[in-house]
Amino acid sequence: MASSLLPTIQQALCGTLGPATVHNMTALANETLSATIIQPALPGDFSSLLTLLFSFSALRDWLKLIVIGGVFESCRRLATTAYRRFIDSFFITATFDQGDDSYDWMMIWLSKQPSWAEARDLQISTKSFGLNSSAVLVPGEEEDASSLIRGTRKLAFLPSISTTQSMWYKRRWMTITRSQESTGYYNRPEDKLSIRIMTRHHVRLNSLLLEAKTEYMAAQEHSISIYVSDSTNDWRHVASRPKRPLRSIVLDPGIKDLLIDDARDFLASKTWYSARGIPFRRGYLLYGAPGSGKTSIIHSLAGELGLDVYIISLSRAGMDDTALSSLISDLPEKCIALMEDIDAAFTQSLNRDAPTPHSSGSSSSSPDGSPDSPRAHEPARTSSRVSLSGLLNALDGVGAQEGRILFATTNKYTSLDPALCRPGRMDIHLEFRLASKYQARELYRCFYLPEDEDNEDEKEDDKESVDSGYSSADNAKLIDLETSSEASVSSGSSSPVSEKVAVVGRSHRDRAPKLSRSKVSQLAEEFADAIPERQFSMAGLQGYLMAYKTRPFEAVRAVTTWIEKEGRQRSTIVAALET
Ligand SMILES: Nc1ncnc2c1ncn2[C@@H]1O[C@H](COP(=O)(O)OP(=O)(O)OP(=O)(O)O)[C@@H](O)[C@H]1O
Repeated sequence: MASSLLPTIQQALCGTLGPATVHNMTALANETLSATIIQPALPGDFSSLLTLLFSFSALRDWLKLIVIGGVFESCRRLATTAYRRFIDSFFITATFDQGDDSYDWMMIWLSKQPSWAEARDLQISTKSFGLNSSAVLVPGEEEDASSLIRGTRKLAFLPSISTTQSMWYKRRWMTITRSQESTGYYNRPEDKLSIRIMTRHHVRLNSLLLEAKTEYMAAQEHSISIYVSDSTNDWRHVASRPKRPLRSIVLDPGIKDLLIDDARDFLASKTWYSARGIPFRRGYLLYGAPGSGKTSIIHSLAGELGLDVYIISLSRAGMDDTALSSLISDLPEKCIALMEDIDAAFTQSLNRDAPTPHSSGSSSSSPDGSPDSPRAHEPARTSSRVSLSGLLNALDGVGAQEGRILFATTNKYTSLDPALCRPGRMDIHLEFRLASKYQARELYRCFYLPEDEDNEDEKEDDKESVDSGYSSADNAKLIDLETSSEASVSSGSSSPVSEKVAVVGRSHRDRAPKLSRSKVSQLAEEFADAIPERQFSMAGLQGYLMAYKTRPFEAVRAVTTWIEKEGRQRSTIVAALET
C-alpha cells in the first residue's frame, strides 16, 4: 500500500521541489521501506517463536519485567503464607472488642503491668473501664488518708493506639496491638485490642484471661455492675456502683429476710426446678409508696447475692415487643433484671379488659404516697411501643432467659393487669408502705450509731449539753450554714439544703458527737415517738435527718416543728389538687 502511494506523492512533490530532489527522496524512501516493512514467514517451532519475540527489544524488556515481577510476587506470597503458618503454629492471637466485658478485664490488667512504666510510646488514661470510679492518683502523688480521695486508683498507663507493643507474660513473648474502627450507625470509633502470645496451646491464653478476670473481679468486689440496653439492643455496661449494705435499708421486720432467703433459695435450686419441669425464673413485684426503699433494696440485694443488675427501660425510645423479647433472651443466666415503674411504660392501662387513661402516667403519687393517689390519674406521655402481650411473652415466652431474677417496681399496683402479676411472672408481691415508728427508730439509729461497733463501749458517753465538736471558728461558720439551711428543709427536698450539707459534710464524722449505743437508742425512741405512723416516707425522714447529720439532739428536738410544717404543706397541696 505504501508503494502504491509513492507515484502520487512524487507527482505532487515534483511541482514544488523539482524532479532531481524528488528522485533522491524517492530512492531514500524506497530504501527505508524495504528496511522496515518485513513480512516474515510464521515460525514453525517454539524456539523460533521465542527468537522472533526476543527480536523486538521493547517486548523483550516487558516480558522480562513481567517474569521478574511474577517471581517476586510469588516469593512474597510464599513468605506471607509461611509467616502466617509460623504465627498460627507458634502464636495464639486473641481480639477483644470495646464494650465487651473481656476488653475491660484486659485493659485493667494491662494498666497494672509494670512494663508500661518504662514504655516510650504509651497512652495515659483516667478511664475506669467499668470499675467504680474514684479519684485518680498520678505517680508520685501521695494518697491523703484523711481526704476525700480515699479509695483512689492509679493513673492507667496503656499501650497507645495504632502501635504494637511487646512484653513478656510468664516467660512467653506477647505483643499487644490496639486499633480503632468506626462501627455502628453513627460510625462511632471503637477500640479493638489484639493480643498475640507465643504459645502453641490455649492454656497460656486461658490463664491470662483468668488472671485478668480475677483481678477485675477483685477490684469490683465492693461494687455491682449496672447494664442498660443501647440503641442497637445490646447490653452495655454503663456503671459500677458501690454495694449498699443490707443493714442500711430499714424495712418492717421480716421483709428483708423474706427477700434474701427466697432469692438465695431460688439461685440454689436449679436442679429442683428442672426436675419438676418448672421454668427456672423468679419474679418479685415491689409496690407501694414512693421513697419507701423499693429501688434501694434491689440494689442492696444485688450486692448481697453478687449479681449484676440489667435495667430494662420499657419507655426507652425504640423499645418495642421484638426489642424487649430479644433483650430478655440475651440476659445472662444469673442476674437481676430490673423494670422500674412497670406501669409507666404504657400509654394505656395495663388492664387488658378495661383500659383506663388514669391508670398510666408518671410514677409519682399523692403526698400520702398511697397507690391510688389523685396524681395517678394524670395521662402518660410515653413513646414506648411495648404492648402488654409483648411484655407477657417476653417474661415467660419460649425465648425468656432461665435463671434470672426479675424485679419490677410500681407505685400503682391496682392498675396492673392480673396476667402480669400472676405467679410464674411475679411470684412474690411485697408492699412497701410509708414509714412505721419502728422504721423511723431504726433509721435514726442508722444515722447516729457509732460506725466502729467494736469500739463503741470505749466511746465517751452522753455529752448532752451541746451537739459538740464546734469549737473552732470554721466550725462555727459551718453551724451557721447548717442552721440557716434548716428553714428550707422539707422531706425529700434536695438543693440548696443538700448542697450546703454536702459542703459541710466533708468531715462530719469528726464533728459529730460521739454517742454511746444506749444514748442513740434512747434518742431514737424519742424521735420515733414523734413521727406519726405511716405518714412520712423513709426518703422524707432520711432527707430530714440529713440536715442534722452531726446534731442528733437537735434532730429530735426539731422534729415536731418539722412535722407540723410538712402537714401544712400537704394540706396546701391537697387543697390545690382538689380545686
Ligand atoms: N426503707 C428505707 N431504708 C433506708 N433508706 C430508705 C428507705 N426507703 C427509702 N430510703 C432512702 O430514700 C431514697 C429513695 O429510696 P428508693 O429510691 O429506694 O425509693 P423507691 O421506693 O424506689 O421510690 P420510687 O418509687 O419513687 O422509685 C434513697 O436514698 C434511700 O436511701
